[in-house]
Amino acid sequence: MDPSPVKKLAYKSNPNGLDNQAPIDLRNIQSVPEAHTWEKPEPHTITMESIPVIDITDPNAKLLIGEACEKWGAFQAINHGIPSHLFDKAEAETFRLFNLPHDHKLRVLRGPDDVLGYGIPRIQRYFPKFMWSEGFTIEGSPAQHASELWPDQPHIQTAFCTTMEECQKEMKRATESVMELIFGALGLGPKDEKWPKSKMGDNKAQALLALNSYPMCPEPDRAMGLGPHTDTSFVTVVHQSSCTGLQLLKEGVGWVPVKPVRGALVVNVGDLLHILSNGRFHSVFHRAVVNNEKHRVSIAYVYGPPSDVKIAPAPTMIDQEHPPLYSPVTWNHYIYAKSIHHNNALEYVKHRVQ
Ligand SMILES: C=C1C[C@]23C[C@H]1CC[C@H]2[C@@]12CCC[C@@](C)(C(=O)O1)[C@H]2[C@@H]3C(=O)O
Ligand SMILES: O=C(O)CCC(=O)C(=O)O
Ligand SMILES: [Fe+2]
Repeated sequence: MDPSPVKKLAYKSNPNGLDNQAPIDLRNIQSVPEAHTWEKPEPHTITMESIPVIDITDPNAKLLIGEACEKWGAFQAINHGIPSHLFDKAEAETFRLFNLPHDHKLRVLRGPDDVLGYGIPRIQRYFPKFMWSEGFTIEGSPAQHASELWPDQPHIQTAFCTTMEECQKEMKRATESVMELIFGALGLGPKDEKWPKSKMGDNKAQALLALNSYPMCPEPDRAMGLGPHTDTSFVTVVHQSSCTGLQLLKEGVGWVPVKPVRGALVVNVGDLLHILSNGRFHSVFHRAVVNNEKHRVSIAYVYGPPSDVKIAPAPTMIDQEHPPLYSPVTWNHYIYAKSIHHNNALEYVKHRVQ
């Protein structure tokens, strides 16, 4: 098999020395260490507002999704067809992994330029303080890593791999249905020559399964699970389980918690979809906060184009009043730009009239 294009995604390494460091063992810590202390993160906002919950089989789904992506940059998808027992299983396997002794997890630590395996969040490099989280990234079969994590337990290796592969297969199917509705909302149809999917081919989208773990924190107000960021993908589809923690930044409102809805998948608009929609869909700032009651995990499916396909504002989004806001950019190049320009990366790919 070809080496994965995802593994080749470009990063500029180590500008502040905070990436490529092994997570510390966050369990059984009595107080938040200095390097993990965030200065009073703003509290979430008490509001009745919340991102819409959309039945993706509803005849109006395309319309509702378009509105949600404009207004919020996120929504919760229900009726996506993934049985909840699969997420129960995937969550149990995720806990099994993160509950391993710390030194076992370090056996599958990501290298400085690796995307797959165990480590601190990729976006750690944008922040001055460490986050209260650890992650494990999968693409396809995690068999190699599973054999290092559970060397003498083939049954566990099999259970872990089967579940994670099944989870990717189902997430791919559900995400592609959602993407079809999103493309529809942008006026892009299957017959449209310029639809990126036609360039992407049928199965060439790139996707990763990212398992996120936020251990219980003795002083949750002084720590941050995942700092405020936008995703670089088209969409990131998150299963956040019954434990809250995910919050979205709503302009003029503040940090709004995403209520857990059993079985729902949170769909976050990423930067590349913002570019494709010529700025119409909002790539939403979000973060994950921690708590002192429960170890929280989430399962995110990061979905985007092949790393070398140029993404540009869709022709359907451009007219006299709406000139193209961005120049064509590949996922790979965009990630590289983001590792240098951080949250100004979109500004950096702005279209400039020659
Ligand atoms: C292809 C991608 C997309 C990445 C970076 C790279 C590999 C892992 C992805 C995530 C997964 C976890 C959250 C995130 C914010 C992170 O830190 O790593 C994501 C990030 C992004 O959406 O930019
Ligand atoms: O844990 C969460 O709910 C958020 C995860 C997230 O933002 C991501 O994986 O990009
Ligand atoms: Fe995210």
